[in-house]
Amino acid sequence: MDSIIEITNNRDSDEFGISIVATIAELIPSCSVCLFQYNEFPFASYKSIVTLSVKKDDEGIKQFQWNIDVPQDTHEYLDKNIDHLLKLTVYQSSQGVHHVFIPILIEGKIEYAIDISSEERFSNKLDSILAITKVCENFYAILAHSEKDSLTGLFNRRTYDLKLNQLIKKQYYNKKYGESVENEKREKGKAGATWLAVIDIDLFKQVNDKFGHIYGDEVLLTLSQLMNHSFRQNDLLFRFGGEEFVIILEPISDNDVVKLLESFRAKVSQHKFPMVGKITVSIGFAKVADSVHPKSIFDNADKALYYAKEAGRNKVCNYEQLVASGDIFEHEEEGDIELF
Ligand SMILES: Nc1nc2c(ncn2[C@@H]2O[C@H](COP(=O)(O)OP(=O)(O)OP(=O)(O)O)[C@@H](O)[C@H]2O)c(=O)[nH]1
Repeated sequence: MDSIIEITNNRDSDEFGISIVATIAELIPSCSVCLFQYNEFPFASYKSIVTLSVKKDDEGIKQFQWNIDVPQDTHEYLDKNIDHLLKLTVYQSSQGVHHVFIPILIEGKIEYAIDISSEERFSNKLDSILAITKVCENFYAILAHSEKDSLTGLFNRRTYDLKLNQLIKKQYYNKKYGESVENEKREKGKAGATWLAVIDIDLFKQVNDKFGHIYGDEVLLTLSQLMNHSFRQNDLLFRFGGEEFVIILEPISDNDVVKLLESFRAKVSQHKFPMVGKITVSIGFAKVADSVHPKSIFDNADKALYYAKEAGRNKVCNYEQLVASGDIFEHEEEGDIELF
């Protein structure tokens, strides 16, 4: 009961996922628990969100290890059965490891999944595990309503503040306390900075005026789908309000971020939107640095967006570059930065 109270106290899907995984791991003496997010685009796949391994040491005390690699046999099973994993499945891998795979459905659609594996049988715990995943299903549905924009399914404005603060906090602590982000990036083959981009549809008022709000909404929906297709799984996509969208881009180099955003701009300008035909977007982007106040990061990208609009629209502009070239003035920080 305490666990249920604790897990439902979370107001963020990432923290909630961690609580669920920890609660399940408490039930089984020795196991690995992996929580996945299911993605339909650009192809069906499971992305691991949280992993935890529990083993008893020589004195019988449970040792917890977070962020382990997803076990190879789990990967193999998911890859092989990607299209058939709609209900709870108990399976044993070729290495003899016992698994249970539990899909988590929201409004009938698979959104998350949990895979639990152990060298020992744990079928006597299945009822408790199922009860927890039922809570999980209901609670994820509630969180989805509060975190997502109802028209596009992207994260909403409220979630933006939370996610950006979490990201800046993580960058700050990584930098301050050893476990350097650089090492992490090097390991994962990533390099470069995190970026924030603001995307705004050009002359959207004309679309509404000419075709009506229904077709205007259709443009917003199609644009969000193009965003889902164009950016990477870990990039965070938000509908910020009206016809304005925000993307927080995972670490990527200065050159690559320009290429990525330019290619998105071009893709939108070539797309044929139902009834409306062609539209364009303007994009402003800026670096997410822990020395810059979260509010200023958005303002910086927004300044670059404003510049793109003034320069004729259908353009991608970088705040830092515009400051360096003297085309816009640097944003003045309002007092000290007090993040946490
Ligand atoms: N269909 C639809 N329209 C919306 C929504 N939210 C905001 N809008 C419309 O978006 C339009 C925004 O217009 P403006 O801010 O004048 O900007 P614009 O016409 O896009 O021009 P520029 O940004 O300067 O290129 C307004 O007509 C709003 O009514 C929505 O949820 N659905």
